[in-house]
Formats: sequence, structure tokens, C-alpha cells
Amino acid sequence: MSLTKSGKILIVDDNEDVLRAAKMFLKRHFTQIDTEKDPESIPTLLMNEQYDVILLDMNFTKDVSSGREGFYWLDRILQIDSSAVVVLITAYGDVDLAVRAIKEGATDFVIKPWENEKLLATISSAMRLRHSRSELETIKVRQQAVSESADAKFLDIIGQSPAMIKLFETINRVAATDANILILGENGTGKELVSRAIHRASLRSKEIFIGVDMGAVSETLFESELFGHTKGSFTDAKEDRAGKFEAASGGTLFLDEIGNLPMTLQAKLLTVLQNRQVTRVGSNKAKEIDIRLICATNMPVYEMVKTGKFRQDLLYRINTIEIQLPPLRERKEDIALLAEHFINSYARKYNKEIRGMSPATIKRIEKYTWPGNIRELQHSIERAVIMSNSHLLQPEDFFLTENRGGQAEASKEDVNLMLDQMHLEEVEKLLIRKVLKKYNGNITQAASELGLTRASLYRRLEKYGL
Ligand SMILES: Nc1ncnc2c1ncn2[C@@H]1O[C@H](COP(=O)(O)OP(=O)(O)OP(=O)(O)O)[C@@H](O)[C@H]1O
Repeated sequence: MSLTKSGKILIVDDNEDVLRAAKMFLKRHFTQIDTEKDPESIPTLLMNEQYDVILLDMNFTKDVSSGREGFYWLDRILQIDSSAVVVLITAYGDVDLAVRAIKEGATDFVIKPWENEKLLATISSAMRLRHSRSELETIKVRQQAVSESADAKFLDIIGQSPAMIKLFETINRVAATDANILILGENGTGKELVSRAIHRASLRSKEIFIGVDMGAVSETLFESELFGHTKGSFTDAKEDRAGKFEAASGGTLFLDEIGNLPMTLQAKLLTVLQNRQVTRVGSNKAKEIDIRLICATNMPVYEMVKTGKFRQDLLYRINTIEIQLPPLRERKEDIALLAEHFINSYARKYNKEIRGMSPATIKRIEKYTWPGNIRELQHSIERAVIMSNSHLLQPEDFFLTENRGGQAEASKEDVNLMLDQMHLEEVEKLLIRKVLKKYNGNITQAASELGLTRASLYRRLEKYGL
């Protein structure tokens, strides 16, 4: 049998001859063979090393062959690492005990005295099982990211303005490198879209893209979400779980809303980025990470550094390349183009025969300031497509009031007067607009003040065409 040399094995047996013989033979096939006479050392050994396969004797005390110790230590090992792969070493007469142990979580057994080739075959297949188990943990997290990506619409970046042409050039230039990228821009300017485009144009394009909304991760779950956890490390940790850093291994990790990260968590993130290693919560074994990092924010991070709200060392770590996405109002050339693109998509989606927009509509949408940028344009078009009765969208299919787009707001008295005459939905709309303005369009902060999740705030923005 030919095997490339890899894998770490622990052998626990009180017979030194067995340990010596096994080590001598196995070290020709695997990278690391640790041996241990005393089973009491197992917990310490497992804390310090991640073994692929553990060979465990069933009986440790001389002349006792009940196998009870083997069961006890099997159970302890699985408590420490629920995905551990344990192969039992058993005497000829104890095969039924070994079979019982398999029901309790052991992977396989070998009978003493063994033939070397048989031992090698057993360990090799146990090793394959170990790898598929840890792949499974990663796959679970990846699967979730893939289904989230599948929902991501409009993967193409539309734009012909000088700013967008420069952006396309930048994407092409930086994609092939592994440089960390920071994307800055108001809400809805396409930060996530651009980060996916960079991934697709990069050498990692065949690998996974995983996005994490840092604004939505609670402080308590931050480490577990990003770095993973081991079973039992906290009440809800029912099984070992890879964090997003591990799951994104080989691919791209997109940290959205990085400016919303509290200082304490910024420090934790910085440590991981500096060391390029993560340690799961509840474990003390660090794992190497291999990711391309893209961060995004709509917050003024440079200002935040000055006021002590964002760590300068973290900023310098993530901004090797910086991409600033201009707001839609500063690239009016793109508005009609984007609108046409969304009209085509939604006309198809809602089965409507809409060919485009009337010249008056184009004028109107080009004049409007689009505080919610492309997302707002997209939602307005979707609603207009649904509502329209003609083949060309008309200005009245849009609900764009000149009062919007950051212009003068109603005074307190006006608001009180209006409240008396308003419908509940209108009050809600007004409130959302006010809170959004207060937080400069920051969805996470606005949602938190309104007591909504980001998703439900987005739903309302869409509903009210905000
Ligand atoms: N240039 C573009 N061409 C086509 N669609 C775009 C473009 N830019 C943004 N979009 C669309 O607009 C919507 C918002 O984009 P995206 O989510 O990337 O913005 P964002 O800046 O990450 O927003 P937020 O800061 O709120 O998370 C998405 O549906 C995206 O597909």
C-alpha cells in the first residue's frame, strides 16, 4: 500500500514493547507518532495536540481484562473531542467487548498481536474517516454560505461613469493578488457586489466566498461565529463547529460593516489577522488560516480612528488596498443604465411587458438624489414595474418626493400636526426616515434604534420605497 506521509497518531498502551513496535512501524507511514503508557495523560495530550487517530488499549491494569478502562477512556476522549477517531487495541478473546465499544463511539479495533499490514490498513481508513468528519464540519458552514450566495441577485456590476471604469480597472489589478481590501461607501453603493466580483476575478474564484455581517453578530457570539467552538464550550454549543474563518479557508472572507465592531472585538480580530491563526472557543489548539480578506463599511473609519472608536493598527491591517465607491448622485451617468438593467430583470420576474422608461421618467430619476443609492433605485424600479400599466415606466409610477434625499426635514410642530392626520403606515415611514437620517443611512444602527432586525428594516424600506 502506498501512502503519502501525513497524519498524527497517538498510541496509548501500558505495554512498552507494544508501543515501541507500533511506533517503529507506523513512523514509516505517518508524520507524527506519540506514545503514552499512562492513560491519565490523555486529557493533557489531547489539549496540546490534534491527533488524527488515537490507538487505545482496552485494559491498562495488569491481569484485568474487563475492558472497563478502555470504555472509560473512550468516553473521556469523545467528551474532549467529539469528532476524535479512536481505534481500540484488544486481545483476541475480547472481540465482543470491542464490538460493544464501537457502538459507544469507537471507530474500529485491532487485535493483538497484529500483522503490520492489517494495522496500517485499519489506521489508514480511520484517518480517512477523520478527514471526512472535519471536512463535514467545514462543509456545513460552507453550505450555508453557498445557499446565501445563490440568493444574491444581479451579480453583474453595471456602470459606465468614469468612477465605475476606474473601479473595473482596480478590480482587475487587485483581484489576482491576495492583498487585503477595504471597500468604503454609503449604504447600497454596491460594496458587497464589488467584493464578490473581486473574488470571482481572483485566483481563489473556484473556492468559497463567505460573507459575515459584523453589525449583526452579537458580542457574545462573535468568537464562536468567526473562530468556531468545541462541543460544550458554552451552553448552546451542542457540537463542534468551524467558524467562518476556517470555513472560508482557501477562499475569500468578506467582513461587512466592519466599522460597527466594538473596540474589544476589534482587538480579537486584529490578533487573528496578525497571527494568521484561529483558535476555536473551548480549544487551545490554533489552526492556520488561509483567506483573502475583504472588509467593507459605510462608517467614516478614518475619523473614527481619530476619535478612538476604531483601532488604527486594525485599519492598517485591512486597508492594503482601498476602494471608495461613489454615491449614485455623484455618477448620474449610471442612473438610467442601472434603471434599464433593473427594469429588464423585474419585467421578466413579474412577467410584465415593460420596455423601458419615458424620457420624462429618465429626467426625473436622474434629478433625484438617491440617498439609499442603488438599493433604493432597485427597489423603486421593482415597485414601479409592479404598479405600472404601460410599456414605458412613467414618472407617476415612482414615489420620489423632492422632500427626500436629505432635504429640509419637517419641524417638530409640523410632525405633530401631521401625526394627527396620518395613517399608521405613514407614521412608520416617517419614523424610519428620521432614524435613518440620524445615523447617516447606517442600516444596522437605525434597525437597532427602531427595534428591528436589518432584514425587517430592509423589507420596510422596500415596502415604502425609501
Ligand atoms: N453597479 C451595480 N450594478 C448592478 N447592481 C448593483 C450595483 N451596485 C449595487 N447593485 C445592487 O444594489 C444592491 C445593493 O448592493 P450591495 O448590497 O452590494 O450594497 P452595499 O454597499 O454592500 O450595501 P450595505 O452597505 O447596505 O450593506 C444589491 O442588490 C446589488 O446587487
